Amino acid sequence: MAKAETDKQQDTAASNKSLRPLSRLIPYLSRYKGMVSGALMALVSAAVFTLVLPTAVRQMIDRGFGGDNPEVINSYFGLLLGVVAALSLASAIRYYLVMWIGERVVANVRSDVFSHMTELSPAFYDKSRSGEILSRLTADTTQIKSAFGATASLAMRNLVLFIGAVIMMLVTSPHLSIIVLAAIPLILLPLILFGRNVRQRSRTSQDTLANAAAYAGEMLSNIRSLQSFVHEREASKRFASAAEGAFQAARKATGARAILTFFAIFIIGSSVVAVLWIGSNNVLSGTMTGGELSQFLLYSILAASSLAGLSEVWGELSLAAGAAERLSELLEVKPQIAAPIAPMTIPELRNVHLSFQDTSFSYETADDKPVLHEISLTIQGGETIAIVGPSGAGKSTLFHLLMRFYDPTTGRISMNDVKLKDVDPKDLRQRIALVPQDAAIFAATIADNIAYGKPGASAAEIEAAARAASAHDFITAMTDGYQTMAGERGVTLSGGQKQRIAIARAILKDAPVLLLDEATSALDAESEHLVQSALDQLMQGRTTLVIAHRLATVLKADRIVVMEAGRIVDIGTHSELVARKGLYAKLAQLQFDAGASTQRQTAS
Ligand SMILES: Nc1ncnc2c1ncn2[C@@H]1O[C@H](COP(=O)(O)OP(=O)(O)OP(=O)(O)O)[C@@H](O)[C@H]1O
Repeated sequence: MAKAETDKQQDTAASNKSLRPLSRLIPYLSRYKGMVSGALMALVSAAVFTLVLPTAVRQMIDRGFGGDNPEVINSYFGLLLGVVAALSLASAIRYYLVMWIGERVVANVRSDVFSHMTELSPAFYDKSRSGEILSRLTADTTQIKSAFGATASLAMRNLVLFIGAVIMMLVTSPHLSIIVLAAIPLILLPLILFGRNVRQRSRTSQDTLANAAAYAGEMLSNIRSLQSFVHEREASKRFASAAEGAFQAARKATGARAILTFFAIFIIGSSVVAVLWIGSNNVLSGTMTGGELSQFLLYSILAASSLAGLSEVWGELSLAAGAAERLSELLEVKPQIAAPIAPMTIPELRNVHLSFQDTSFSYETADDKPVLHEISLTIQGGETIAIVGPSGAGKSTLFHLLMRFYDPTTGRISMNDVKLKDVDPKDLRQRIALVPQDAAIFAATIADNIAYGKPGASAAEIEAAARAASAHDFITAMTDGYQTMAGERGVTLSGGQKQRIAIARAILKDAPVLLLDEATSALDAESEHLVQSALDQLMQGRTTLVIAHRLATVLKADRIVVMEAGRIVDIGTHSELVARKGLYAKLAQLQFDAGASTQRQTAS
């Protein structure tokens, strides 16, 4: 399925030929029919008023300058002023409505793309760079905004003006019109050829930019590692070369547009010169009045400038089509883990039992190398299972499969005898509380960080959870207590404090299954004790799987599962496993020695 996703993305990228990707945005426009028709009306009225002006000029020259009546000139100027006022009003309304639509559409596109991104499975993020996705969310949507705002309105205005001006030219002087109209294919040809070229180049430029943004994001979020290895200069150099790449790509796109502009203006200008030339001869020979020639000339200038405007706008729209295409690619990626059409519900039991049956799994990114081999394990309701094993044995992967971040390649996993594949992943995840090794702390107040476990939790519930997680004291010791800002631009929490916040979150979530990834980092004795008592509290009455690093946890577990290289190599209690003198005995000796001696000291 994932492969199909990738192929689809490549196909879309290859069909780099038209403005078609912009049609993806039509549903967004159709939500605002009133505004769109208002904008169209303003647009057409402005064009009509513009087209009236040359007729007024003709009348003024032929009648007013004919000298019969100065009153006529006055009334024409009055009329002209009225037309100008109406034109200005229609243009202002058009500007407001069109910009409103642009901003509105982009705000909706942004929210939709973001909410789609939150639904995609971790497998997608294993293969993507978050910086690149962020760039799509910001740079590409901005591109679309300018297309839908100013550019689309210009395009429509120019189109309506062009058609109107051509009709009026034909009415004014059919034979002069033919000269001008003959030039149109000459203008359109380079327009179409270069438009395509500009579009491809602009896509390259945006891609390069997204790469540079991804690199910058990665470096800045790891600023401590970067500085500790004194990599500032290398990082700057690499970013500069990425930025240079983006500049070069943009330069090429701009170059193609500049050539396009040259051709458009040159051909249009030449045909205007030809019209002037032939028209002057016609006036001299008396087949045309001066007013008619002026009127025709104004129309042909209008037609020409709107066509030139169209060519510019075409370039802009091509840029936006590139952006829309990249966003559609993102929107077309289907979450690999989705709810089945008719999801089953897991029986609402406090006592949840879990089972793995012949479960094998491999990550897509790791050359399909199996990470778990035929795991079979049944966990009783309320049981505490400690999972131990060397690094890379597949312990965290077991958690990933239980949370259904990934589906097993073969075999099955079930909760209360319902296969995980048959339930809505959101429903499943509601039944599980995960306390990760390195809990995420968000840029929000401590209270909000805890309430992440149960959105809308009351202050009393938050405090009760914090107390149970032995976090209340350190929180109240902070200047603003529960209202202290944490995360970016806030206080930095220690490893032990973060863990207790994560435990408080899990307590609030109050899920029947608990997945606990114990921190390896040595906590000082006091916070270790606090974290441990918080965990004891949390584990009560829940089905618990702990990736165990502490002897205390292992000793408390009902059973210990020993994993090595993706397989379960042994299951038993501490004393059974030590007596078997297998991998566990070795691990216990190496890993828990320090802990064990502390325990012995405490005991004696
Ligand atoms: N997202 C991923 N994409 C590809 N391979 C992965 C991914 N996550 C883990 N792996 C690989 O899967 C194997 C098992 O990893 P896992 O994290 O489950 O091990 P672990 O027993 O939890 O290790 P540790 O104790 O070091 O956390 C490793 O070889 C690892 O490189």
